Amino acid sequence: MLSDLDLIGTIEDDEEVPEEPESEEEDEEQPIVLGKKKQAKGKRSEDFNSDFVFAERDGQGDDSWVMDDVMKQLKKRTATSLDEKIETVRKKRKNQVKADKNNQQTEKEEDIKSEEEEEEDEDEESAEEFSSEEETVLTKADTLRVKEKKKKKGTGKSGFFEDASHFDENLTFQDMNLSRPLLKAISALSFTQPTPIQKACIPVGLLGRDICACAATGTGKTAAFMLPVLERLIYKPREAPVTRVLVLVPTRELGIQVHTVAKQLAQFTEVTCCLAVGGLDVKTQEAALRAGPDILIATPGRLIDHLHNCPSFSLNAIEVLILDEADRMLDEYFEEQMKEIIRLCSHQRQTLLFSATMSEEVQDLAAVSLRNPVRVFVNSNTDVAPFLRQEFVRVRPNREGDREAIVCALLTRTFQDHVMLFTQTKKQAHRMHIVLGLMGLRVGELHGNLSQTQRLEALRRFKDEQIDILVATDVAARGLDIQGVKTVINLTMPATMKHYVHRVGRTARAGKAGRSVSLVGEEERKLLKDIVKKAQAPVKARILPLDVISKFRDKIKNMEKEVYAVLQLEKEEKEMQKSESQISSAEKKLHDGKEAQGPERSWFQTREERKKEKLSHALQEFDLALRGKKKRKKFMADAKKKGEMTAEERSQFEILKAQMYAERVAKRDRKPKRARAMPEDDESAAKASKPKKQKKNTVFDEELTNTSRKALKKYRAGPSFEDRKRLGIQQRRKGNFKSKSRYRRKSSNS
Ligand SMILES: Nc1ncnc2c1ncn2[C@@H]1O[C@H](COP(=O)(O)OP(=O)(O)OP(=O)(O)O)[C@@H](O)[C@H]1O
Repeated sequence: MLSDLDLIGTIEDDEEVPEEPESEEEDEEQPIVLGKKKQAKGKRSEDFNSDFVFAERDGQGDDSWVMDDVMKQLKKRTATSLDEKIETVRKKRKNQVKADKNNQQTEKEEDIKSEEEEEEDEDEESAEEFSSEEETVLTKADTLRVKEKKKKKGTGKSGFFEDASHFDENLTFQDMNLSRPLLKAISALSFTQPTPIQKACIPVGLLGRDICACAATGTGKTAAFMLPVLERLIYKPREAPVTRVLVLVPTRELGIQVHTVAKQLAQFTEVTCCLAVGGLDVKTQEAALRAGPDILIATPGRLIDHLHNCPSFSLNAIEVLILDEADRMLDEYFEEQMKEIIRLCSHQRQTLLFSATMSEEVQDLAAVSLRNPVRVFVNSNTDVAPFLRQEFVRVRPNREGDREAIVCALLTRTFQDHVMLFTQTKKQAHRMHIVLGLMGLRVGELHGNLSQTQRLEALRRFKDEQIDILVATDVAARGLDIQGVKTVINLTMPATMKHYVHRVGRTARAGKAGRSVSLVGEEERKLLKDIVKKAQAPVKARILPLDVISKFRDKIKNMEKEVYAVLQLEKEEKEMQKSESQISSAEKKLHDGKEAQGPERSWFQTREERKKEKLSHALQEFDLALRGKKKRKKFMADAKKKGEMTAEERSQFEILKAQMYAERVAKRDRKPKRARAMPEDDESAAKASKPKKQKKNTVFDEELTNTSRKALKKYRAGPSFEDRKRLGIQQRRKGNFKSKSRYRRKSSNS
């Protein structure tokens, strides 16, 4: 039956569940292969040169997190942290339980146990209750059948990129003609051998060629672009204090990380680096930019802000432009900003474009913004890290509400530390932080609803092992290199394969092993099939005993009041802070007078334009998701009416969000491709010969000037059905029938 449904095979409920080994020893068991026969061990590392070894990284030590100056720029923390609030609520619960126990004990006249003992009992309760059984990693062949499609030979892309994906396997850093200070830094970082992407890219980068590169997550892309750039800066020292290299990154955290790597690699040189990302102090950054640092690492938004507000700073002298995680920057709302930046950069530049995943759009961007680029695809577009073990937990159709319980079971029983848990929404990430915190786990959260201080603080605590679990949205999925992440858990499957690759890429980095566990419901099966199809190593199915899930489900249910209490505490604190800040800003206005405040900062779009752009993106996304899908509309309306969602609705909402995004991406992919600015491209040549298109009319122009029959009819038709309903106009205008048959029906009725 499973094969008919194309599901991951799992042991049936009524079947005997095999004895469980400890999770670490699972490898000794026969692995369950999803859709593929188990491959020989040697084969899996084929595309990751089997001889390649990642060295010990003691050279990097603790100072890889060189964030002191970054943290200095941040504002003070809020009054009480979420963890303190969770602790307050937990303490209340403990006292309550203690009081209840004491009462029972006096009633039954039992011996009174010591307080210490009681506390221990309380803390260990969950462990004792749930540790007896272990979840299962399947030990029989799985039935998911993936129809093997014939691989298309030659993607066509190679037609316009010179390909340099093959590299000299024996190349060493010493063979690359790098300067002494760089070789010294490389050995200080304990990099003994270049990784495949470094072997392929560094020689090409040193030639000054444009590169479009793709390699799996955690394989050292940062050094692959940074080393040739540094070599160029050393070889050709600057004549004036100007910025010569610009690295664009999609997220603030990634910016901080790239900045750290750049500083480490440049530590024995004179090269200077500067970081300009959102959330950090603008004035400090402006001062640093005025000094003309050699390398600038920036997020698009903050960079544009500086370009418009810091008169002495420009991109005229940029010799190398690097677009890291370029596909992410084209997603979301970065597209216009990125194009603006590329336009402002000097035309005589070298451009390097890097990502672990490439989209059609990126290749289009490469075609128009890179000159005779060399294509370096060490891994295919959707390859996961070479030493990643991928696992999936099936969520049964009527058990969507169990997701939180499954995750809690996994985190309390099997994967207890160095775990990143990904959610689709910020709200869910926050909730999971509270739920897991109330269960006594050491958790932090990372998403866009937090201040920059809170985001960095969460990362720091995770890195310093002060917390075991980091709950995050996709903001943490890209590029973050957090050492020692053992497991990535997906509460729901991400929107696209690309997002999946990046999320699971937070583990199994730099040649280390890692594991991903993703919860897959009915609606997410398609993505699972794709993952299984693309997987190089066996993919496994994990099942949890049903009674364990139900125990955790009850536990969460009983905890809802406490979750609410924590949220309430937060709300109260927020309101207090709001009124306090209102008072202080009123006071400040009274003292300083309005003129004391500096002029408003300008931006390449007006505030209104930016708002409109965001809104239209959001509307498009929503529109698309709802089109022909009444079910979703109803769901959204129901969820709103009820106010608070149930566990089932919460997970449905998460999946819905992912689907909406995936549909938007799919729609964009279906759009006709842009003309490629390559000389050999016939299509673009034909287009170039066409007369230039006139400036596009605005909607306003169109409405006033369009005299076609259809348009006139449209504007004559009066209010829409929705508006009629809203305004209480029940009747359609007489004679306005959609079809003849309807007219006939109407007249025969009357
Ligand atoms: N030659 C090398 N030898 C040993 N370790 C290396 C080498 N090059 C890079 N590393 C280490 O590998 C890790 C991953 O590097 P990096 O963050 O550049 O990967 P990435 O390919 O950019 O990943 P992502 O796609 O997730 O951004 C880092 O911790 C880095 O220090």
